[in-house]
Amino acid sequence: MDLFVVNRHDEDKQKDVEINEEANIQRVLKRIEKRKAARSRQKELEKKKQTAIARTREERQRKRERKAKIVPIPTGKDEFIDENIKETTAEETVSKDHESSRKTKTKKKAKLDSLKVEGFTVLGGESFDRKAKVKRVLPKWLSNPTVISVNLQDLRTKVSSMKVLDKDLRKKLKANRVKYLFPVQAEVIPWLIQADKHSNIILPRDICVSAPTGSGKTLAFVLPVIQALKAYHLKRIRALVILPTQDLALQVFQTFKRYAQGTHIDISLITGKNPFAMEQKQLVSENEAFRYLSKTDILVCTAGRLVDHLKETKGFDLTHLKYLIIDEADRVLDNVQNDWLYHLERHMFKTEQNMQAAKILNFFTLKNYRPPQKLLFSATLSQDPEKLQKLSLFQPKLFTSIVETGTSDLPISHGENTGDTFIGKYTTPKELTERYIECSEDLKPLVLYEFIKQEKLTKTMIFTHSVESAHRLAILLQALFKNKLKIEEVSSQLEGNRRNTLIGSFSKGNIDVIVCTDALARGMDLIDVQCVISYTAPKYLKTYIHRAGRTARAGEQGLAVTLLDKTRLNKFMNLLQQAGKNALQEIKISEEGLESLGEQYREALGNLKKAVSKEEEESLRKMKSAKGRGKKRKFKSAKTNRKKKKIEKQIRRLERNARQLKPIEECEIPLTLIDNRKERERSLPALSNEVMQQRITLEKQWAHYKHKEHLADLQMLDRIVYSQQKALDELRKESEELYQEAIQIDPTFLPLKMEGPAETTAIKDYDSPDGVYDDISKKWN
Ligand SMILES: Nc1ncnc2c1ncn2[C@@H]1O[C@H](COP(=O)(O)OP(=O)(O)OP(=O)(O)O)[C@@H](O)[C@H]1O
Repeated sequence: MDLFVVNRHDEDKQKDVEINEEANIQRVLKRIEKRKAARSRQKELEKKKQTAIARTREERQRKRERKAKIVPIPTGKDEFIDENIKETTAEETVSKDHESSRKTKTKKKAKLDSLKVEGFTVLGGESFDRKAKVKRVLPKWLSNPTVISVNLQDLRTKVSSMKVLDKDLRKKLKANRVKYLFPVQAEVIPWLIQADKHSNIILPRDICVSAPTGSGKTLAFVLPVIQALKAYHLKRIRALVILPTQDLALQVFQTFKRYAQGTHIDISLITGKNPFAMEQKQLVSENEAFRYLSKTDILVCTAGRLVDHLKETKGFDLTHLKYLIIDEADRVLDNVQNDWLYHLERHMFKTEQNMQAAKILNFFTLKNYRPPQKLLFSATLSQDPEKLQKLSLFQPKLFTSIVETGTSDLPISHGENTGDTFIGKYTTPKELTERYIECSEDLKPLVLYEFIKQEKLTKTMIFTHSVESAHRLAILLQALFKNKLKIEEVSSQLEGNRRNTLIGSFSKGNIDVIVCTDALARGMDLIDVQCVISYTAPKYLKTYIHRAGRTARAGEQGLAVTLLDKTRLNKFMNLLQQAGKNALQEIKISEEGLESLGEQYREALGNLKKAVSKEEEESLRKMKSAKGRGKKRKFKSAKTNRKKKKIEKQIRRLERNARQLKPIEECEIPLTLIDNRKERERSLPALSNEVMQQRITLEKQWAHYKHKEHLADLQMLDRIVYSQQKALDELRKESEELYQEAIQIDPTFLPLKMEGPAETTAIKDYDSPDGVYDDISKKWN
């Protein structure tokens, strides 16, 4: 059956793919031809139209002139209607309809009002009254934030004048070529340092920071955390930073490392990139006196891996946490996977009492337990109070930037807000230029190629919706550009190291274009990205903001371009309106340029086809070999199972037999007490210790009296014991062989317990008076 499936896949699918690819090429080429023809047809049509319009105008003019000569005789209303008036516009008709429907509604309302009895409402009656709109009221802290400027061109806060920051940090900032603080840093850093200073008297408020991409949010929490932790010398995890992806966690870890260099502060990274045991060793050490000791002060992690350590790592202690930082907070909060928040809270608070204390803060609860200060950062922070409430924020404070387009619907307010709008919703950097290109789906690759060529773009990121499409687009562009540009694909399919190498090369400028998915859209700080192209239009505003945010970072200029087909245009513009953006300007790509690319495109498609079919063959081959292995394994395991069952059956039989050999202990009647020989034989299996004792007595009696009867009894007894012992030995041997066979198949197979006559020592030690029993005793030896 499997083979059948594989064969069918081989032939049919291959044919289908070939036909499809060929059909695609033909379709695109035909489309180009069609467009050419359509354009010339359109030109002709327009000419005709122009002449027709001119003719009608002349006609009308003539009519008017004729009418002016004739004096009309008023016979009825209609005759007064002028030719022009007759052509009632559609608008007028609509307004008339509207008017009449309004009148009917008023009539109906009057009728209903007449039916109304004072103090009663007619149930089921139609009411035309407008329902009062429910007014959305945001909590005061969300509607009245501290506003942060988005202007990175006119920086006013000099690092040297920021005296709240300690000297060492100011020095490090200068060493990293940071002379002025960005607005978000200038607002948040002093606030956090101040809050820490008074934290013994007043519990610091939690903060939420919403500022554009590339505005320097990372340093806004890295610097105050390092400064605060310098005061602690006992090693405990005091700051926990949670990020949504491994790449981002690594980036934040590196920033912490850079600014904590030369201090006693240790920072660890746990994201699942390294083996679990290795991460455990980084976190905790075991010690006889203190049992578990923390090895880190700041822990940077992803939510999923954090939960793993909360569950598995002994001595992993978060009860001394001073800061809980959630970067890209909206994304991390959306991640309900692993229920990370529940596990984290249970771990942080240790007891239910503490958990309650963290929620109801008062003088008494604070004496025992101090919850960590929570710092939330994002460029697209949730404005949903319910979502934020999940974190049980303590008297939260919002820092946010505002839309400064001037044409935005959103209010720009520095003072009291009316309370129904979140004023800082989704802002983008001022330096970002946004454009769109309209083109049909099948011409997209050519338009993209032409655009990159036309603008001479380098350091460009192209976003697609899936790993597969990123892969194909990268191959196609490589084929189109040949060696003129270095184009690479970066996706989650690549191994961690290869991904990092490619990202590094791109940052250094060794790669011109990377084609990627939204995995790289958030938070990645790639230096000097010139242009971001959304090859597939983003579905959500947040996705667009983060994609576009890979360029125009840290005050640099940047361009974000979205390729749209006609059907998506309106939807996309509506999305942008949510962020208070006006309709974007269009970049026109001349189609004449595209027409000359027909041959080149055909060739590139051919290359793509070859590359894809080669990959498919490769994966099919791998699949086949894996299947073959699977089959063999399956076959082997079926065979093994059968054998195992057979062995088990045999073992059960052996066990049954062994049980029938009744242990000697079970014998109830001493053999010698049974006079009748036949009777004694019937009781053959019934042997016991008592029998053995009896045997010893018999033996002594025989030795003493030399009575024949005693010897006969003794012989009989020994024969029984011997036969039983022999049978049991055989069973044991057989079962041992079976056992050896069984553990070859299943190593977990338990050894059998073959129990039989236990007490054979007396007989073994028995020295037969006349050598009659020598054979027997030899057997037992
Ligand atoms: N004061 C500053 N002066 C110059 N460069 C700065 C300053 N602060 C930060 N930067 C640089 O700006 C870049 C963007 O900073 P960062 O990654 O912190 O932005 P972000 O706001 O977190 O962006 P995103 O929302 O995309 O994650 C980084 O390369 C950083 O080194």
